[in-house]
Amino acid sequence: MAPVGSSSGSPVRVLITGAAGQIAYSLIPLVAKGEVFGQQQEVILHLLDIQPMLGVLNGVVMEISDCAFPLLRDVVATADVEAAFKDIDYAFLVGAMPRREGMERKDLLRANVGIFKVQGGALDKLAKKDVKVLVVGNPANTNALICSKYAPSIPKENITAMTRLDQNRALAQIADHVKSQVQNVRKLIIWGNHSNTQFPDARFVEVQKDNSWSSITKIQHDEKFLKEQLIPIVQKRGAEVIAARKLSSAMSAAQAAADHMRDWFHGTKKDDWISMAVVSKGEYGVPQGLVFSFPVTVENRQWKIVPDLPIDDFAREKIQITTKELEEERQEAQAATESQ
Ligand SMILES: NC(=O)C1=CN([C@@H]2O[C@H](COP(=O)(O)OP(=O)(O)OC[C@H]3O[C@@H](n4cnc5c(N)ncnc54)[C@H](O)[C@@H]3O)[C@@H](O)[C@H]2O)C=CC1
Ligand SMILES: O=C([O-])CC(=O)C(=O)O
Repeated sequence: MAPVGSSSGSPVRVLITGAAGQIAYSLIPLVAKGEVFGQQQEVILHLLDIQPMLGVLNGVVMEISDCAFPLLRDVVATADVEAAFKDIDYAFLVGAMPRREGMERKDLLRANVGIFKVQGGALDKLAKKDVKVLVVGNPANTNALICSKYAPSIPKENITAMTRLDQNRALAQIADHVKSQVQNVRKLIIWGNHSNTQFPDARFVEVQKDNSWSSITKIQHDEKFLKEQLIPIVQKRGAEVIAARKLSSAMSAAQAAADHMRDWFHGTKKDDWISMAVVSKGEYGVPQGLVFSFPVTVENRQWKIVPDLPIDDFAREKIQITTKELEEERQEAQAATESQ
């Protein structure tokens, strides 16, 4: 495999499922180049796809070798779930059917939830007990909930789902609107489901100008943009990309997956937060056990939900809508997995 680079400590084993697919094609180099676990951390990639895709996966493995990534210690490319999940430290669960034009993400539930039942069982049996998992495959929140249900020996806090793409989309839209750059915008929240009921909440957003941060409400008096335009743009962005590409987002999804795991590994920036879909313990009135996107800070690889943010009537209504959808998905997913 690729040459061994100079690094400290032992390599981490990182599983990427759906490894022959389009998101993985953009994600693998980010992980292998040190963009997620840092420039000092060697990695061993575990790449899982299904048997009929092994030929394609073999081509991906050839390209990985040809990239000569210095931090890449080894590659395990397989269709065998046991080999893929053995002793892993981190998992990107990407492998699942993507939606096509005209579908909602929850339409994938029946097709995909069985994958996450099996992979939850594999995590339980084979992964390190402190494995950290990011579910990307849609419907991501509910797939993560099912995965966790079938992995009872893995802490529920360690199984998360991705709403970072929605966060990145919203930050980019706001930066564009205020004629700045994304690094000058912070504290956007995605509440709820990675679906068109999510609530991109810009009430606490701060914008940096001349080295000082101030509330967006001081800079941007256009409440119409924040309340009426930004929310549907972000809610529908995935569908818009599908309509244009005839394929769902991949480059941006891979970047968001890398951002999520990097911040979980290295921690969040001072005076900022990120959105991660994590298990609810009843915070902000969200029913226990739902995998719900909240604002979180991360320290020592533990996330913590930002407490005590004021919830006004507008926000409460939006949070209730996305909560209701997640409760319905939970019911449907539980019925589907029990009958499988
Ligand atoms: N949470 C998020 O923000 C986003 C989620 N997604 C979702 O990510 C998933 C993957 O998307 P793409 O990479 O574009 O799809 P893709 O179709 O290009 O690749 C999926 C890969 O998963 C493989 N796969 C299917 N069943 C598997 C299993 N049981 N084990 C391992 N691999 C398996 C397929 O063979 C295929 O190679 C989709 O469900 C998509 O909707 C996509 C974009 C953003
Ligand atoms: O929209 C889709 O189906 C893919 C996805 O999750 C996104 O782009 O956010």
